[in-house]
Amino acid sequence: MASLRCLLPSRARAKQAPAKSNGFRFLSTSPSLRNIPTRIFRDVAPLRAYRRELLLNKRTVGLVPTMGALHDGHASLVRHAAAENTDVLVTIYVNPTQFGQNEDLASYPKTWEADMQVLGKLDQELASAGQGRVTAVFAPSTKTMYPTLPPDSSIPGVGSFIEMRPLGQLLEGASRPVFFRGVATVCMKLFNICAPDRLYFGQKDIQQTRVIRRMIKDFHLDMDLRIIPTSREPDGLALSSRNVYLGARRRDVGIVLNQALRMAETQYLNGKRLRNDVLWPAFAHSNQVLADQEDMEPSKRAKFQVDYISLADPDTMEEIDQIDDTKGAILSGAVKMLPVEESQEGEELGRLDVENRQVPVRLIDNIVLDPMR
Ligand SMILES: Nc1ncnc2c1ncn2[C@@H]1O[C@H](COP(=O)(O)OP(=O)(O)OP(=O)(O)O)[C@@H](O)[C@H]1O
Ligand SMILES: CC(C)(CO)[C@@H](O)C(=O)[O-]
Ligand code: BAL
Repeated sequence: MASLRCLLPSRARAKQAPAKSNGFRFLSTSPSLRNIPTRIFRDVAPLRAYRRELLLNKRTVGLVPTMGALHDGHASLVRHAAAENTDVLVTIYVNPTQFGQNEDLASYPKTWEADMQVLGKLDQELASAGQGRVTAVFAPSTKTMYPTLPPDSSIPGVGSFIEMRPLGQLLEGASRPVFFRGVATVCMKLFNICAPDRLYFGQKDIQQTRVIRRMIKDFHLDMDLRIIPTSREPDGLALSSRNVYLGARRRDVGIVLNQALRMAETQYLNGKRLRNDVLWPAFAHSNQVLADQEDMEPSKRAKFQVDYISLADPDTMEEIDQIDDTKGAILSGAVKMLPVEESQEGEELGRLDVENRQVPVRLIDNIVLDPMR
């Protein structure tokens, strides 16, 4: 593990707890605000011992599972967790089994030191507010998470997996066939290891929240799920760890998905209930934006592919023909922002992959249409 000492001001460093003790380390911040260091766990046994101690002391644990590259969306989950638990446990693990073999596992952003700084600052804020604290980070190795066989991302997949069918095969699951199998499997492992009282997941990944909700019900997990609203840029773009790969040109056009969903939402708010009546402006808008881009010079445009725009049942995520006023619905979509053509000298292209190529970026978003009665 990279040393955390370099993250600390020298005064804090002097008061830093021993670098390693019983399989965990400490993330130190300003000593005046902290009396409990955030412990960084790599292994299961010390984390379990720590969890047992919390239980004996009648403390409550809010779990925030992440893949790192932390942004304000993650911070919002942590703040919600701190508002109703004494201890917030953040997990940071880029789970290989949820990435298909042709997906962006290799280029997924890994920003460990920046993440520790984000959590340190956030914890100081929580300390000042007298709320629950980020008392532990669990950042396991892949050998720890997959102790028997190496993680397998192929569709037949050897190993031990959890699956929700057909829920996990729809929408995101149709485009990323191993995605929800990987998510459900790693989450089951994390839940078993961390034994949280409450879980904090972002609405941005709405189908993931439905998969977790189903897992809690079908496997009788003793924990409550909280779904936290999507944090957005001022223009509406949902924050996402992958946004760092967009660059300026694709960033500007990438708002198309949110705009399209908002147009469909307006139809619902104006009384439309039939699928086509709700969705047509969303398709018309995305087609128009794409046509406009295609008419532009290659050196100026940013092309994209719409994967889906969906109107679905709020629990099953199955497509619906008409919205039931007592249930509402979920509007969701995904677009793939393609690498820009003829990039210009000095153009801001976003982060490139290890081979200096632009990464295609999948953007997802959704709007929950609340029941009307
Ligand atoms: N903009 C956001 N607002 C609220 N929660 C979010 C937001 N973005 C991510 N989350 C939530 O944070 C948790 C961890 O997500 P993750 O680490 O995959 O980040 P991410 O930004 O979704 O990354 P990416 O979309 O690039 O995979 C998930 O519960 C996810 O829904
Ligand atoms: C829930 C999760 C941490 C599982 O790897 C991931 O899918 C994510 O970050 O949303
Ligand atoms: N936030 C979802 C994780 C993924 O796209 O792999």
